[in-house]
Amino acid sequence: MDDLIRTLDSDVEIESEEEFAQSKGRQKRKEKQEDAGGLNPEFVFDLTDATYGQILSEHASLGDVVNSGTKPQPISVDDIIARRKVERIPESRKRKREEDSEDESVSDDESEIQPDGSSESESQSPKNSSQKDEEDEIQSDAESSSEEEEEETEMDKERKAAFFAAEEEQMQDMPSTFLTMNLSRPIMKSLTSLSFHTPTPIQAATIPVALLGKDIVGNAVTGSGKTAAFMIPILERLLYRQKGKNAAATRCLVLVPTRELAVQCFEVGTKLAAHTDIQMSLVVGGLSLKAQEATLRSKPDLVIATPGRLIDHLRNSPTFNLDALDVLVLDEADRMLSDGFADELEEIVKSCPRSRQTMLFSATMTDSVDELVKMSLNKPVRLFVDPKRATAKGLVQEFVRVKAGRESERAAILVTLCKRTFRERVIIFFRSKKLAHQMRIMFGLLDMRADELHGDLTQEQRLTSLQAFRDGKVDYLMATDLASRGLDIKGIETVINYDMPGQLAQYLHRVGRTARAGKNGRSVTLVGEADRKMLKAAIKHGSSEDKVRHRLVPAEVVEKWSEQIGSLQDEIQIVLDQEKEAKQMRQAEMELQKGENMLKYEDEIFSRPARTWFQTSKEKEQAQEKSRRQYEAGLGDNKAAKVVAGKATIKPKRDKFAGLSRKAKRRKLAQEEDAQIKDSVTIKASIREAKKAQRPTRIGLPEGRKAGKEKRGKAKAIRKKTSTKLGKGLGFSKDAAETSRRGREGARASKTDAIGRPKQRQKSSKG
Ligand SMILES: Nc1ncnc2c1ncn2[C@@H]1O[C@H](COP(=O)(O)OP(=O)(O)OP(=O)(O)O)[C@@H](O)[C@H]1O
Repeated sequence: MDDLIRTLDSDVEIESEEEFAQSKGRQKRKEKQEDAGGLNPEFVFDLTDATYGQILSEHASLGDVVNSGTKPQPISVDDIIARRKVERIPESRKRKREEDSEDESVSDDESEIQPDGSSESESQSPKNSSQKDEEDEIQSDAESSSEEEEEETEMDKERKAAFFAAEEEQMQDMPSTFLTMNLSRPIMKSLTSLSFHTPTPIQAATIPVALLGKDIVGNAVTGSGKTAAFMIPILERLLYRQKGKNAAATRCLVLVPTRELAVQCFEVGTKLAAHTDIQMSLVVGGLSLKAQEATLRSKPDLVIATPGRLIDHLRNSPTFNLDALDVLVLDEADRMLSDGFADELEEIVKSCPRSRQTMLFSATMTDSVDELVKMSLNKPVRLFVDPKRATAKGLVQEFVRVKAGRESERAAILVTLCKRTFRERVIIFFRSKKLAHQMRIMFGLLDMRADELHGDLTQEQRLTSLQAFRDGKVDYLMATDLASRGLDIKGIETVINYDMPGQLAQYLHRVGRTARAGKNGRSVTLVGEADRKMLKAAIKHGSSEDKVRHRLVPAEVVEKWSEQIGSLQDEIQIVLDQEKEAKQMRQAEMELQKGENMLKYEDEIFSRPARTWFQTSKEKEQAQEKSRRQYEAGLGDNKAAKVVAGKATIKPKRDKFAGLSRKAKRRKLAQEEDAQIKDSVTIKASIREAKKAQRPTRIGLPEGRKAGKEKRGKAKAIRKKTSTKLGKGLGFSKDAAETSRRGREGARASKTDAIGRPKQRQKSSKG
């Protein structure tokens, strides 16, 4: 722990553009030489930088895929900022800016890079006592953090032993190459074209077990290739599905918490399945319902979805169901198991057959039995790769202290960091959407190229700004925790936490946007007095190999930026006002258009069947509120969070009949019953009928036998019989027919199945 905290004496602030470029070159060369941590350092995440661009450009009109609903059309804040800069900024302010920027170059000169690697200002002026105090305090945080180990009780251990597969079944003889995993030729071909030469540890551990059809709970640090770890076995198994006219069915489902992550996952799947005939579909909110309904009608083999939209389709798309599901994957599973998604997840799990294989993954995966029972797992294999390490090997974690009473300087500290040191490929996380938006405006006014990513944007805006950041069109992405999980953007060099997140998991995911796939990266977190506990936890969870540092930011530069930011407040407000006005205008135009459409197409609109909703908007709001409280309580992953969340929602419920006379009570009750009956009899019955008619042929059942039995009108009995006889392996016809290990792929694993030991595959089954 001694040298765990290093103050950034030797960590140079970069001065001129030339030096900046030179130092970048040096850093890149150094990165290449460094150990790549088991991954290929030369690897380029080849989603050809067009992940979102493709989605956006594939459709002639964004209206095809982007469902902006009643939200106003995007307003360009950049345009407003540019206008303000050109037209409104008074000359005097412009002059002041010029003076300030001169000052800035002076202060930059002061901290020139010295041959010994330290900056001149730092070497000239010995550290003052307050700086020394700061170092001591953070050092002591690092030391004390190691003392607070959480103990697992004996009872917890016993419960885990009973719940998970036996230890000896977990992670034995992991294959060291993809070749020894006996993957099919089309998958191998895709792996080669993606430059995936060697499996990452989580892939080596997961793929053989997943191919045996076992349930899995997987954990490995951010950026360690978990997506491919579940995607490869899914695709490999799907290659052996029953094919033919009546065999089409959705057999695999991947659930993720955010739309952007779903798009990314879909892209990874598409690349890996490039040489196969596997059909995939992306089902996320914000994209066109109609287009999704159309693709779901063709019963894609694999669906990648966010929960809300999936439920919408389950309820309202008559031909879509999950009756034939064989594999269910929850990516970012700890988030999906959290309170915010609880109801939606329950509804989805209810729609899946119990005999499915279930796989859960996250970099902050819980192995708490209480959390996992919801998923009705069957003796899951626990694959926790290097559980002691919570951050990537190449990550340097830096902390900047925000002293008590100087909270107002956060923005100035951020600008100082970005103007002096972190000039490109930086993602900056904020607690709130408002703050992220205002900072984006401020950066714009300070001539720094920035964009934003949060839930207040339309889906089109979200995808476009992510793409702009990927393409390097902007240097800074102002994001909320919407972007903290899973996003894999090539070359993010720095993650800045404007504020310390409330949960350790959130912190780990945020900083995990850099230092991915064996690369190096840096996180810089502004730590206030209230964040002490979280700082300790963050330090504790970085492994000893990770470098943890304390960054000092020159007070005089912060002060200068503070003044300048203060003088920009009016400008920011004007931009916000103009934006609001423009939005209101757009909204009014849209309302008008909506009214016109209603008049014009009234008959058509009212002839459509009413959609049913899983949650009313009030229930949805409540779920979001619950989630928000849990987040803000900062204790989402422990019991205390539930207490807090629980407290917040436990209000004395007002009886809906309170204050009504008996007669009024009876009338209200009767009205409610009527409404229910109307719903269930008309809508639900027709949906049930339609779904029944479309029910997929039970996979794996020999055609002749099935036809005969169906003729005898015992379809129900057949379903029961086949599901007990062949279990989930039915989805993969060849599996059911073969007696080799290969043949058991897709079948519910038996206790005696060996894990991780690659066995020889029969030649004939290849390909
Ligand atoms: N076998 C491999 N060889 C080289 N690179 C790989 C390999 N597997 C995955 N990668 C790359 O590693 C990067 C991170 O992968 P991925 O996004 O799946 O990580 P993750 O573990 O899911 O991260 P997170 O926890 O943040 O969601 C991607 O750019 C991916 O292309």
